[in-house]
Amino acid sequence: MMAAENIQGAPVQSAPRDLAASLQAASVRFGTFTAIEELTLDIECGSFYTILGPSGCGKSTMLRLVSDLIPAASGDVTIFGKTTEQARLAREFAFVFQDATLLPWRSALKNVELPLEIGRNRGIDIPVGSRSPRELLELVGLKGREDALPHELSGGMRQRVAIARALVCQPKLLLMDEPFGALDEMTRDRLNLQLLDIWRETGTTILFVTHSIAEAVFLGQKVIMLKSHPGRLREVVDIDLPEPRTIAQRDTPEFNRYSAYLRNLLETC
Ligand SMILES: Nc1ncnc2c1ncn2[C@@H]1O[C@H](COP(=O)(O)OP(=O)(O)OP(=O)(O)O)[C@@H](O)[C@H]1O
Repeated sequence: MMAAENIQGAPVQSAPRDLAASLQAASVRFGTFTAIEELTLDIECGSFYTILGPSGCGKSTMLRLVSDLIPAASGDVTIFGKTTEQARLAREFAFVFQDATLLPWRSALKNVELPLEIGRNRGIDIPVGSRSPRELLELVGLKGREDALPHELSGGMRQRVAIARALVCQPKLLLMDEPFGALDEMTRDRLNLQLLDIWRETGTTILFVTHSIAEAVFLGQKVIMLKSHPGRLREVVDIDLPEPRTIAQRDTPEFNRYSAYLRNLLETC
């Protein structure tokens, strides 16, 4: 690749960007089965990454590895330069699952407050967020529904509560495992747009697993394509679409070119 040049024509050294996560030849094994083999990948701070790959290739396993839910059998994983355990204890990241996993007897607000309560009860020093739980509910469009119980909310609303809860400790890294997979297309579109707003506003790095090529292209600045048997990195594809993204972009030739490229890539994974 050619070095960039400044206006006088002198070469410019581009500064290495800070890393939110770094995986160096990281492998995950379940017994004798290798789910992920020697995955090497740098995640730049502040970027939105989507993760695609065939079913069973290790997308969820990769997020669980990064979030210290499972250990690496070999290799190394660091989060903001810390071990995954140190990063977990420092509340550097938060997880949003496909199922909102709210406590059914607690209101929306009380669910969002839960991580703060747990932290206080354990005597953990929680980073003070710039937004209160109430403000976070407003950020995800649920102002006025603070007292609603989970069963009184729609699936999309419950997922938004889960996102507000994930943001309450001001994580620098948000790990999202198919958070909108169970929602209808219109709700998913709306939440995609809201998530992009939140990402821009908070500057959080996001790793987002999806099965949808359209969602991966729409949300991602970069798409991580994994391949299976065993799970390995196939390619990281830069998505160079104009910002901010709009739903109308999905009908553009550029968008379709990225989708077609990823579809072909997926077929070889
Ligand atoms: N706890 C476990 N014990 C044994 N094998 C596991 C375990 N968790 C995951 N696996 C295996 O590891 C592989 C990767 O699973 P993972 O859930 O990460 O795939 P995925 O890419 O997220 O799949 P999908 O797209 O279907 O959700 C699969 O073959 C799965 O069966």
